[in-house]
Amino acid sequence: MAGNDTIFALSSGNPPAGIAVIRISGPRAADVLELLGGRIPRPRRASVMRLRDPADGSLLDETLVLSLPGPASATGEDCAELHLHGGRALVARVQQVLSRIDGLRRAEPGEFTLRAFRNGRIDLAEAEGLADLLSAETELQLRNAQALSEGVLSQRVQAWREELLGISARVETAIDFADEEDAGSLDAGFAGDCLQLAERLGEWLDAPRAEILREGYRVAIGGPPNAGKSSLFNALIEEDASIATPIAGTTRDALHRPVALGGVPFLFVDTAGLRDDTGDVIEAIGIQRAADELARADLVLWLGEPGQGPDESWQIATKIDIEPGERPSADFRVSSATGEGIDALRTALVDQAREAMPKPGQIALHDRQAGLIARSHEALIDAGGNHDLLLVAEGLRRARTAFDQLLGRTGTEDMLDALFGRFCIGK
Ligand SMILES: Nc1nc2c(ncn2[C@@H]2O[C@H](COP(=O)(O)OP(=O)(O)OP(=O)(O)O)[C@@H](O)[C@H]2O)c(=O)[nH]1
Ligand SMILES: [K+]
Ligand SMILES: [Mg+2]
Repeated sequence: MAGNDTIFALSSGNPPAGIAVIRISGPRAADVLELLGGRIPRPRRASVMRLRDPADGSLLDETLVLSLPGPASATGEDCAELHLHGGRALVARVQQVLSRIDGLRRAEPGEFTLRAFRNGRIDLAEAEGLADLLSAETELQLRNAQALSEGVLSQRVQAWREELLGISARVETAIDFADEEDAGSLDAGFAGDCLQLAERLGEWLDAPRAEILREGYRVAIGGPPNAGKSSLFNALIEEDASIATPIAGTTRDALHRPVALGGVPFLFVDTAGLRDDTGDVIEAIGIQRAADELARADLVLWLGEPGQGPDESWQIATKIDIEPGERPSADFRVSSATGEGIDALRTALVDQAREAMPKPGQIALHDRQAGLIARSHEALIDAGGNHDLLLVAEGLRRARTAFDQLLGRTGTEDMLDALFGRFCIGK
């Protein structure tokens, strides 16, 4: 991703659509408007312009355009937007014309946001929230993503960082006053201030992680062949996704379906029936996968003999329409054929999953963010418990480095590709 090119991309959804927005960012953004429209419109005002192909003067579109000079733009660079009519041929043609202009090229996925980050328009924690925002499909995901992308965490970290600088200054002063006879000492309240700050960091580590929000609460369905696992899977997700037949060993591979229930993200997993005596190589692999899935799930719905499922699984009696007396001690009694009991099971699943999700007011941190807060937390506790001034200063420095990494001010190059690769083209 070369930094000085002017980049462009279709930032709205795939055509055909009512409008197609092409965003342009970089030093030639204003030139593009002049080349195509004959003038640079007033900044930040919607103007209508006739855009022409500079090669032959032919009309491209009569359209709304915006000139958004940097640094007060989304990327921090000069930007422009073309709000074209959203037809496929038109959008393709305008992009072709743009790519022929010197210094212009198509943007990579996430490149606009990467530039915003590089130019200090957003920090790394906000960029992570923005990536979540674009992929949010449920209310819970949306709420968390908005909090992160609006900088709720970043502002908190900045405030902690300020406080930390104040604490560090006290150590530096003590070090300055130390001499050969006197090792120097810290003021009485010092340790308490370190521990108090650590405690406030610790509160943020209590919330569940953003990964469970992103991936969903994993519910795996397990049990012996023909127990009715795939039928239950289909009934729960209300889609005929998994093949269910009277032949034992129908399901081979594990099947995953993300679904939102009651505003909570779930990942349902159907698995191969567990049995010891299969002579089928493919089925044997499926059984291994099934065991892995059951071990990995947040919750297992167990359709086999009571007590033989994984710990903490829910015992389900299914096929109650034809086997009403089976498994009298089951937690739930359902029929995938008639739908009886399915709603009650679904409601219980939503209640259970909600417990694992962030509560209102809590913010789910990414593993990366939580790891760095944990590092600061630990360094502050170390500093608060130490009397050697140089070691205290070192602990506080570690805490500050972790804050800086959290905000992307330092030491984060290696994770940028992974993060910005999560964005779509045009963002
Ligand atoms: N009447 C009735 N039949 C059911 C019910 N659930 C499943 N079945 C039938 O039981 C048979 C096995 O169902 P599946 O859903 O394929 O069972 P499975 O556990 O996924 O089987 P494998 O993938 O082979 O391990 C099929 O013929 C289903 O139609 C139910 O609630 N009521
Ligand atoms: K089956
Ligand atoms: Mg099956």
